[in-house]
Amino acid sequence: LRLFLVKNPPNAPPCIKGWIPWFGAAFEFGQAPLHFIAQARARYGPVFTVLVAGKRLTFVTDHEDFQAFFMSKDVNFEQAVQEPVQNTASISKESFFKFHAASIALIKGKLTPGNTALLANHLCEEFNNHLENWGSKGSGCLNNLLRNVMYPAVMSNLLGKCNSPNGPAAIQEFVKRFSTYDDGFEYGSQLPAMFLKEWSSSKKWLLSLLESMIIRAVDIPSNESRSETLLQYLVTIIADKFQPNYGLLMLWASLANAIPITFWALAFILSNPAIYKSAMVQISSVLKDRDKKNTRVSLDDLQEIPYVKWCIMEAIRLRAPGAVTRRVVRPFKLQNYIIPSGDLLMLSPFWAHREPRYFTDPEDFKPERWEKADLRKNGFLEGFVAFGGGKNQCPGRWYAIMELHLFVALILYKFEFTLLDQVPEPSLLHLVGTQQPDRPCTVEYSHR
Ligand code: HEM
Repeated sequence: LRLFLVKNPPNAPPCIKGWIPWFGAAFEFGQAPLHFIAQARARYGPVFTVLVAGKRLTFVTDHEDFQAFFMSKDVNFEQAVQEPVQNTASISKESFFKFHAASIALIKGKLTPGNTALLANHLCEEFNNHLENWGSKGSGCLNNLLRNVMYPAVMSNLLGKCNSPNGPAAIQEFVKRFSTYDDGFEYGSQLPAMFLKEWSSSKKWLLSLLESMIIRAVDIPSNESRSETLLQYLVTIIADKFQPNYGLLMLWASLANAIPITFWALAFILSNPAIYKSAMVQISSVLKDRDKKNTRVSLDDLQEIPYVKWCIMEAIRLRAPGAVTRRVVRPFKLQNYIIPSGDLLMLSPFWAHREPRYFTDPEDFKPERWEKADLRKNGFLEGFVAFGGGKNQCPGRWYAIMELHLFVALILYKFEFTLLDQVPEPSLLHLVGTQQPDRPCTVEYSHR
């Protein structure tokens, strides 16, 4: 790592720039930002600043400082994400500061553990319907197979049946557009649209899709729908022309992190015979004689299948988001440093979960470590920060955990899988969101 320190405000943490002056740290940072964080920490200590493309990113890597990161009034979430939100969803600054807090309060209120439970039966039906389209046997890239089932099912559940892509061609088109948007999300959040043509056109396509979804959602007489959807609630909060734009952000947040985690959870389970066996013992004993086509799985059933939930939590731990961020709005004291206003503060859940003081054998997939967490009472393990923290903690976390627990139990009950490739590595290219696999992973499946 050829880096050098640069001039810095007094008492600020060490500030690093790359060895090629005109690239700055962006060079190495852009190649594999996750590796870069670990190397810089080893060399410069637990708090350091990286100068990338004129921006100061200050990393906070000690668990002891996480409470301050999440709770301090000297740092702010909205100030950190406003610009990326403007670039990725074209929401004006004024609209964002006016409606962001209310829209998040709404999502949080609609996705409490209790309200999430009301969505579970319908979600299970949707998963069944889409999984049945796989036929009795076949093969394919696991990530694609999952996207084709989970995207439309979750959209039907959160945005309404009329707003879920209908039929194989529509699903395929949506998966293609959404994947392009998601893959470029991080670069799109930083760069002007003219550098990212394909990405911009997917974004436009998605925005016009959301526009027509909102028209449909508003048109449905309330007695025709199961109950109001999250999208219908959201449009009542946003009183300006950016309704589809907030809709797109919500859609992205609900699909982008959870579905790669399903991939990892299944890949870890299937590649590990002892773990696969333990999961199947619980699944089969609880679901034993259920219909294999339209398999009903209730939340009470899931309570009796805790091992699968541990697998989900362990997959989230190991493939957690590369970074969460806050803006320093007043000089922020941390350890012996004063971090200047304007810095972007970064905390990496991915690396935090590799701290052996909190997670022994941190690189190993060990579902049993979750036995200690009080998951029934919605407690996590100490040191687990995959959903962020403080008042901006992920409002979709209870939904995500229910969705993944339900899906993995269901798919393993209905189908038998064989992995034809080795489990991929995480790509380490992205800081935003959970990790993506670095190559395809082919599986063969047959309906039980
Ligand atoms: C395993 C799956 C998921 C992970 C790991 C995850 C993680 C996160 C993280 C780290 C944040 C930022 C928190 C912070 O800065 O403190 C976040 C924000 C958010 N998440 Fe999730 N999330 C997941 C699933 C979901 C789902 C399923 C939904 C919706 C149904 C959702 C909706 C949101 C929203 C709307 C925000 C923005 C909050 C704000 O603007 O204040 N997430 N998520």
